Order: sequence, then C-alpha cells, then structure tokens
Amino acid sequence: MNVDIGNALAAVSSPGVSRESLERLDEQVADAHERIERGMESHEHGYEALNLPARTDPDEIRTAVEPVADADALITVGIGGSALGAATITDALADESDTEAVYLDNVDPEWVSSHLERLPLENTAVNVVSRSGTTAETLANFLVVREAFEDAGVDWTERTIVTTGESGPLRDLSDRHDLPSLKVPDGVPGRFSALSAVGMVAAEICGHDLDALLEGAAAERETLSGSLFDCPAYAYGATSYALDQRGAGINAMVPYAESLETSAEWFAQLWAESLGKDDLGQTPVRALGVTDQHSQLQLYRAGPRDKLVTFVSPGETADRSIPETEVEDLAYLGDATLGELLEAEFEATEASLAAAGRPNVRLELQRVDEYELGGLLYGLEAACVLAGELYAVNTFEQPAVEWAKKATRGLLGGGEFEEAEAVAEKTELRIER
Ligand SMILES: O=P(O)(O)OC[C@H]1O[C@](O)(CO)[C@@H](O)[C@@H]1O
Repeated sequence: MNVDIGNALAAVSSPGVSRESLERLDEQVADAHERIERGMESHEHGYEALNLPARTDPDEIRTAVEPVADADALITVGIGGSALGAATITDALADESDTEAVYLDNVDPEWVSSHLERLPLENTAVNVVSRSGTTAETLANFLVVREAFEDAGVDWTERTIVTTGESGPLRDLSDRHDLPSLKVPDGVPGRFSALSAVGMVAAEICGHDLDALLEGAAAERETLSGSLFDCPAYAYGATSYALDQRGAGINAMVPYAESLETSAEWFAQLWAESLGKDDLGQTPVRALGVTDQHSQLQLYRAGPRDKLVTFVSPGETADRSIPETEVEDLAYLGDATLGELLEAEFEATEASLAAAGRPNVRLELQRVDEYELGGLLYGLEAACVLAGELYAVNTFEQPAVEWAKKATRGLLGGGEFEEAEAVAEKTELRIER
C-alpha cells in the first residue's frame, strides 16, 4: 500500500503534525523498528504475526480444505479476529467467487436461523475457527449449525473443517470426529491472523489465490525499515499516533469501495483491541465512501477537532458510464462515469477536510485483488505494531474483554460472578413509555 500523509501535516491541518515533529518522532520509529525486528527474529508472541508471509504454508491449507473445497456456500463460525480477516478477503473478492461466504459472528437468533433456513446445507461447507476453542459465541453457533445439518439429514462431519489451537474443547471435538483441521499459529493474536489459516481457509474454499495474498504481504514486509519516511506502514502508524497525541483521538476508516467495507470492521478490531489500554488508544470508526459523505462528513469537517480521517483508495476498478439525461442541471453527469464521479467525490472530500484544517491520510491500493489485499492487511498490522511501540502499551493482549465474558457465564449460571449481578442490579434506571 502507498500512503499520502500530506493532509495530516500542520501546514494544512489542526490538529496536525509538523514535518519537523515527524522527523524527531522518526528516531523513536527507528528504535521501535529494532524492537520489532528482534521480536520477529525471536518469534516473540505478537511480533510473530509479522512473520506470517514466510510462515504460512498455502499447500497445507489447500490439502486440508480439499474435502470441502467444492462447496456452493461456506459458513464460517468464528468471531473477532477469527472471522473479520477472512471476511475482509472474501467480501472484497466476492465477485470473483462462485461460493457464497456467510460469517456467523453474532448470536442473533433470527439472523442465524435465517441463514440456516435458506442455505443449501447439503452443498455448504462449515469453517469453525477459534484460537482458544472456548469462545462462547463460536461454540454456541457451531452447536446450532451442527444440529441444523443433522435435522437436514446432512453428515456435518463431511462438511466441516476446524482451525483452532493445539488444545481446548474445539481441538478435542475435531479429534473426536476426525475432522480436517488446521492449527492457529502460536504467537499470533486473532486480530493479526488474517494471513494464516484463520483468514485463508475461507479464501481457499472461495477459490481465491493464496499465493498472491502472501506475495502481497511479503512485499509489504520488505518495506519495513528504520524510518517512517521509507516505510508506508510505519508512516501511517506514526502519523496516527502523533495526531492522537495532538488531540485526534478518533480515527475514521473510510474505504471508497463497497468491496472494502468489511476491511474497516477488521481494522476497527485491530486498532481498538491493540491500542486501547492504560486509558490510551485511538477510537476507530467504521465508515464508507462516498456514502458517509452524506451522513458523517458534517461532523468530520465542522465538529470537534478530535479526528483523523483515513481514506482508502481502491485504485483501478471496473467502470460504468452514466447515461445522458434530459435534466439540464444534471447534464454534467452525462459526460462522466460512475467511477469518475466516485473519484471526484473522493478528492473533493479530501480537499474539503484539508481546507477546514481537518487531518486526513490516504492509503492507496493499485486495485482490489489478492496481492493488494495481502499488502493492505500486512501494512495495517505493521502500522498497528509500530503504534503500539510508540504508545508503549502491550499491543498483543486484550485483558479488558475478560470481565464481560466471566459476567456472561455468571449470568447464565456457568460459574459464580457476584460482581456482575451486583452491577446489573445497581445500574438499573428504566424510563418506560
Ligand atoms: O479465536 P477465539 O479464541 O475464538 O477469539 C475470538 C476473538 O475474541 C477475542 O479473544 C476477544 O474476546 C479476540 O481477541 C479474538 O479475535
């Protein structure tokens, strides 16, 4: 990915970061890069994620997927990093695939039932993904999916592949039923695992090019250097961090392509769960261009000076002309294509924010294909790792999510959690119509 940080510099934005400040920050980037390189060389937890382009074996994935590779539909049962990386890839490339990819990453009963009632289960593969193998939503949804297959008279063991850790309930279940399975790589947190079996089993079942995904990621890996001025990923991570230090505590991720909408969801987990610690962190907002020019741009341009807007340009895309019109005021559209209109709106919105002193950064893909997606996923992961070094937080853990998990078990009777009951009772103030 290429990065244009020009509209984030103090000359055009407030809060903005000056070129001189970035040059001073570059010394910290050099130190951080050394720590990152050492972490990668020693396969340290978390840093190991940046080794995936060289570590992930696409042939191992292709072999494991073989029994279910011919599916007309794919249900991936997982949540967070066990679903969003895969969904980023298959949603972006959906037009290239004959397989419908569905992600059950919520336990909304009507939504889960609607998918199970309409999918052709006899020709549907099930991809169960959980690093821990204990995530309540994933196990609950898997049990519901398995029952639906049994009710439909379909042998679920012939349609299911599992990706999980070395041990745990899901590994036991996979072994008990002799299911095709892959291992979540050690040392790679879920939100950093898109370029492993976690993200690539779905891509393989949907017929996408795993080698190109990894080649694009490997090319991005080669850009990691000791200076943000030589490394797009570090430029983005350092600029985001520096802007947060100057008041831009919100980062709106705005891809200008429907095919990249899910990538903003994936980015939101990556950024929030990695950097949101010790009362620090930058709040990611999932948005979409051009659509959110008509819903959030007012706030971005005239609201509090607390945001960075990250635009993602999809690069070359197929196009479609806008027909001539008899409506005089709209005649200018008749000479354009939809792609030209989108590009003009993109540039106009960037300029609108810069003109109002609102920092924005452009991430640029050449096009939306496997190679470029691999580079985007890797580049944003590297940007996040660098930002974590600059924030001096533990980028790779997420202890704050455990309280609610324990409370859920307590409230369901799966274990005592008095604190949750106490909080639930105390914090009730119902205003009824
Ligand atoms: O892959 P698992 O272990 O099911 O975890 C799913 C997700 O839940 C989290 O652990 C947070 O609860 C994320 O970090 C992770 O991506």
